[in-house]
Amino acid sequence: MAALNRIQKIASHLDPPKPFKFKVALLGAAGGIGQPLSMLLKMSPYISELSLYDVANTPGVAADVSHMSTAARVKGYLGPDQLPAALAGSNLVIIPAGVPRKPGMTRDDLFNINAGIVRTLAEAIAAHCPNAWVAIISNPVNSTVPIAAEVLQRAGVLNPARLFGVTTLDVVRAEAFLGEIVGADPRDVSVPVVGGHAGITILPLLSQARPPLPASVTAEQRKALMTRIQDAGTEVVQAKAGAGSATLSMAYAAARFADSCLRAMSGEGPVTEYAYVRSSAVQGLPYFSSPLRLGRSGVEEVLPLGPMDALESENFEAMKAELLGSIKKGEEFVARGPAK
Ligand SMILES: NC(=O)c1ccc[n+]([C@@H]2O[C@H](COP(=O)([O-])OP(=O)(O)OC[C@H]3O[C@@H](n4cnc5c(N)ncnc54)[C@H](O)[C@@H]3O)[C@@H](O)[C@H]2O)c1
Ligand SMILES: O=C(O)C[C@H](O)C(=O)O
Repeated sequence: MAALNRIQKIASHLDPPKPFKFKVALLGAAGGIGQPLSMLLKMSPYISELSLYDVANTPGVAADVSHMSTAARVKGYLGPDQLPAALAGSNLVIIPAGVPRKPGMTRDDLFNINAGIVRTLAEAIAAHCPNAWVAIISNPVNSTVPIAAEVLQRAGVLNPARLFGVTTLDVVRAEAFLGEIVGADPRDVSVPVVGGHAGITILPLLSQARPPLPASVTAEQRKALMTRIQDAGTEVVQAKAGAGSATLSMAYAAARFADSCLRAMSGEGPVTEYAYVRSSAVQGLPYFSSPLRLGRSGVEEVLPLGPMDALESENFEAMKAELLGSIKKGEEFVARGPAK
């Protein structure tokens, strides 16, 4: 332990702690994603206050995480009556609240339950932290982000530069899978993944991968890799056999996305990150996951998608109708209003 303390002291001089200045609220903090994500966020040098909210079990999670010897102050909030306090003053709100898939389900099968959850949470954000950056993990992301946008718009507080669908896990998976194929450290691999976050709406741009795929990789292998990235969520759902969907890799991806947001928020940018946002990147699609330049105020620029090869162009065209349908489903859900 003494050796570890010595290392920590040396490290702290090498990299002096950042001024702790951001409040982050995690809604769904006691869930399969929420618990490991709470732990990872507690380790962030950018967070002064970590607000853990759920409708069940948050006192225990908050007590546990608060014992980590890192700087962020942790507070647990339980149930709707405590949601305003959980949100007040938040700079970043991360939402994994909602139910996950079971085998045989699509992400869209979660809509009837999760749409209402996201709508209610978005209403609270509009009321209690309207200037916060909002990062939505809850599926179906292709629809839940438009839901949140419509709610925030109706409240007169929508800032599209600060509303994100978290698609980072698709990028993380592409890096891991390509790293396996080329025998590289995945931390040295980059693969743009754009579009949405469901099946064929997930579009890995392997032709832009770094390092490039070796020439020895056949067209069939490229197609198989693209399909594996698109279906990776289902791969985990099936492997968990009814115990849910990706949680640990999602917590890792969400913590990476949160770090990008907080670095940009603190002025350390510009930061490049991929996320599903409201944009005009693709004609006819009001939301799309693109490379983004993030700065203090949120998205400062939606960056170009870059060139696509024939396979990617074909998939790009094939995904548009499904993605637009999911977007409209979310928008119409808010327009219809709560069930009478
Ligand atoms: N965007 C992605 O890449 C990605 C990856 C994995 C999972 N997901 C999605 O994330 C969501 C959560 O997955 P999970 O595995 O953590 O599920 P989970 O069931 O383990 O946890 C969900 C948590 O949300 C809480 N919750 C439910 N209703 C709530 C409300 N009204 N307010 C606050 N909290 C509420 C539950 O109490 C629970 O703690 C699912 O919709 C899943 O599909 C998205
Ligand atoms: O696949 C799921 O249902 C969860 C998530 O969207 C994922 O990609 O792992």
